Amino acid sequence: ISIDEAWNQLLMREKMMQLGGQLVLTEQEELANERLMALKKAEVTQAMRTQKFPPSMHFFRAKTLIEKSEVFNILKKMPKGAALHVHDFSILSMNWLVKNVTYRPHCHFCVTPSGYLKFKFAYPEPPTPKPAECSEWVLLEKYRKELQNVTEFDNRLLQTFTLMTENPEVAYANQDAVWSKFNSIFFTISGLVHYAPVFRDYVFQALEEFYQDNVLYLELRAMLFPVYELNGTVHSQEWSVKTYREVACMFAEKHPGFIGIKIIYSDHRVKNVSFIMKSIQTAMTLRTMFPRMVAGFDLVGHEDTGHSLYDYREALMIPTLHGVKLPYFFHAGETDWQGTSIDRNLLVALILNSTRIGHGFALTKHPAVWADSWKKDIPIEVCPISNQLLGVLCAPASPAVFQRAALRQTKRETTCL
Ligand SMILES: O=c1[nH]cnc2c1ncn2[C@@H]1O[C@H](CO)[C@@H](O)[C@H]1O
Repeated sequence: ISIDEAWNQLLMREKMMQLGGQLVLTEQEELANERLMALKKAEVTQAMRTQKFPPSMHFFRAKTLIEKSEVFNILKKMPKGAALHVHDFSILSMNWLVKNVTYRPHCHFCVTPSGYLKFKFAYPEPPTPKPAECSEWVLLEKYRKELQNVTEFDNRLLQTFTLMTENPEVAYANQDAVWSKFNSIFFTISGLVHYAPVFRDYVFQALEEFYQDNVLYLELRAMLFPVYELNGTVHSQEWSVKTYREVACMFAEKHPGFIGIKIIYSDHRVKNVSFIMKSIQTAMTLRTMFPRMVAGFDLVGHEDTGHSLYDYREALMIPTLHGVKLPYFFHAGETDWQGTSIDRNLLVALILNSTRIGHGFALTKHPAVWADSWKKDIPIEVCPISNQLLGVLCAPASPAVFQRAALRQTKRETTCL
């Protein structure tokens, strides 16, 4: 055959292999596609001229460009279905915490010896812990009244609540640095989010923000930390699951098309095996009590510095030994290291039939795991922006991500928001 024919054949084969390549569009869809592609081509041409292509930039620099993009604004309105990789404390805009939550009455803060902020709502007694673990508690309402520039204070609060910074490469020189700030955010906002009245509103507001992006179903990795009342009473984990359910039901009544939420009960991978054994028991109990709400179990936190799934094998085998079904949704392979025990988390995730795999960044280094997870139809929750911000990869548009996306063309694919 001629070069031209061979060229066309190869091109056609690759087009068929693209995501959606084998989809047959209706006439109207074809029209919509033409419009969208024209906009996309214009944006790519512009990027070639300016040499500013958002997918290959750091997300903090790309964000404003993305928000201006016409393609993005169309994508925002399109139906997304589900958000299947989201974490309990980071599901809404932090600005809402600053402008709404920290302005509620009886909000106190203190500063820990390492300089982290801690919040607690309390009345009539002042909050615990006592000053040994933190500075004296300060009533935020009173503190704001004495400030000259409240806006500046609120802006600083917002900075404390997010990773956003002008020079991420300088602020976060390595993965440990960014994880340290990341964890400090969860520590700081924990006392805000887990105050019972806020907790309800927080979940509702999060669903609202997702709904605005046309996300109709969520599965949340949730650690189910104790939710507290103003007088210091603390609620159980069952209470939290019930509250998630109640809020989701209330939300569904007011929002046509909304499908609901499920919880993936999660514990932290810094804990030792005996603790994880207890969490597995808790997960089994919760799933029995709330079969439609609790989807399964996962381990969260910085994979590289935590225990490997192999370390936890004894705990993770408990459900099978008891003949109980506990689906796993493991974060696995969220690492750029190769050949470490952590990089091998993917092997355990596969062997234990993880329902999905979170991140799976290291999959390119494990062709056998890749092939078998394909055969077992295990979807990968691909999280390019998270991977960039947490330092696993430099730019989402790097070849590794394209390669992963291309090779999984026909597979059910989930993306992280
Ligand atoms: O991308 C991630 N990988 C692993 N753990 C994460 C990620 N994002 C958040 N968390 C973890 O989830 C908990 C809150 O539910 C936090 O402990 C945080 O470390």
